[in-house]
Amino acid sequence: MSPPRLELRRISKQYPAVRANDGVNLLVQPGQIHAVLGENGAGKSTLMKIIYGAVRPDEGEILWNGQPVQIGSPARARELGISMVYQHFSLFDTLTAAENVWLGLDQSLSLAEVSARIREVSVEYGLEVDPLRPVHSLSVGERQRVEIVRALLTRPQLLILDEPTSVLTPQAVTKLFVTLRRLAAQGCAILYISHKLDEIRALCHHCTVLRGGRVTGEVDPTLESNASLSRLMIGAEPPQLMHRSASPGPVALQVRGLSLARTDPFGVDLEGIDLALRGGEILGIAGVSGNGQGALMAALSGEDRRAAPGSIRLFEQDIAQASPVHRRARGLHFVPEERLGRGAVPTLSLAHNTLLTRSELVGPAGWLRMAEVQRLATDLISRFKVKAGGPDAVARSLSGGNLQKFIVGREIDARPKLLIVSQPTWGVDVGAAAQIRGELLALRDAGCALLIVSEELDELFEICDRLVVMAQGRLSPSIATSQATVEQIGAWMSGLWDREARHA
Ligand SMILES: Nc1ncnc2c1ncn2[C@@H]1O[C@H](COP(=O)(O)OP(=O)(O)OP(=O)(O)O)[C@@H](O)[C@H]1O
Repeated sequence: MSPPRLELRRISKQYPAVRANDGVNLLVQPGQIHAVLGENGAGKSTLMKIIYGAVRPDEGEILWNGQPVQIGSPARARELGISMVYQHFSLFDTLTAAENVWLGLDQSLSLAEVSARIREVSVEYGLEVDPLRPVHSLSVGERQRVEIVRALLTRPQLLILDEPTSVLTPQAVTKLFVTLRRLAAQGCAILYISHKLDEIRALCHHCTVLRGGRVTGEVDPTLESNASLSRLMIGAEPPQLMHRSASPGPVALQVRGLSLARTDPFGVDLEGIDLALRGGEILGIAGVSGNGQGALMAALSGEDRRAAPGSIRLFEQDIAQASPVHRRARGLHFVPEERLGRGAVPTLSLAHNTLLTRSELVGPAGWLRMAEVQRLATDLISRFKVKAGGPDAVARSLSGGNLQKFIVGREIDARPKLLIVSQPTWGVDVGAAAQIRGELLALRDAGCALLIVSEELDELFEICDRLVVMAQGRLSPSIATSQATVEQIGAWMSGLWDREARHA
């Protein structure tokens, strides 16, 4: 019998505030799709980084195809045939997709050869990527495809995917699964991290559960239910959402005839966007990312201030060209989809990160009320169950899901009158996702207007009162969630609502 592709023996890693991995054993067979499941901060990413040579374990042994190895760097991992798609993107914004891939390939091929290989792999696996596009012009979903193509180009024997579907649409996920099953059938082993229990049950052959850095269970996920996986992972089933019907108040946000030319050649023009959102209701924007959602968010948040006067009104006041600070002062809070970089400054402490959007903590003459800042950060950590060393922990030391909980929590806690959130539960575990959705509903019930952009239709159906679809820079009419079907919203995603409206 051939040896396991990968064997970990008693791997441990201590960080100053936490033992991220504690005596972890793991066996991955060739051709196996192996899930690693665990709540936010359980130690999954740390373990994957150890396998990929990006983090050194303090203790333990790694066997690769039966042989003990030291994986001192990602370059060494790639030499062995290990590829990894990170949870946080590791692409350079100013370079093209091809240049980024080329940089990760140890430069044995020319850039033109790399572009050609990208096209081949994109076609082979149905992952559309234009090698010449600069990364800054790509949506997060498109960036993820670049990362996956980059990993596949090396023809790996072990592919590590850290939450690869968090920003993919259901159709894209289906395509990715076809790709992964084909790779596995060719003998490639796959380590698959996801918080989406349905996916793990549908895709994976085996599942190792981590809790507090230790292995707490190994199961065949096809024999489990979402509830049993959830119990293994967090010791409980996620709480059910209490959903009362909305009682909409006055109009909070009114967008009329908003048209904006794209700012980069690969973007999308916004064309005549109309929408009205009232206090006490949640409006969801569904759609494949890259269809103008980013441009609309930039216009609403004030990052892009080219909107024609009068085209965006907040409580009847024209804010089309107002600064983000001015909008915030009027009650508009915003959670961007990129949590590192835009949502938080990675090198600053959580306490300092609260200051980014909580200017009430800055006193006259710019003095910081540091005691209050610390207290607020501490409160957010406990209210949103953020696993972190404390208010002084730097943002980048948090696990992905924990940082997301902190950023969303910071904006929910600001008592906004209008909250705009992109991908609210990106990367958070089922327990935390239920909590965040519950908090968003509670805000709505307190009269806040919420606009939620998400590629996860299930999530939109769960929390929104009305839905609109964005496609090719245009927005569909809104439909009450109770009257919408997944099929109809899916069809609208390709811009087909006009035809239906004409027939109506
Ligand atoms: N560079 C670091 N410095 C300090 N602590 C760290 C560092 N990297 C990770 N940690 C801590 O180690 C623990 C495990 O983090 P890890 O990212 O492995 O969790 P995870 O299971 O991948 O979580 P998530 O589902 O949120 O991505 C967390 O408590 C985290 O704060």
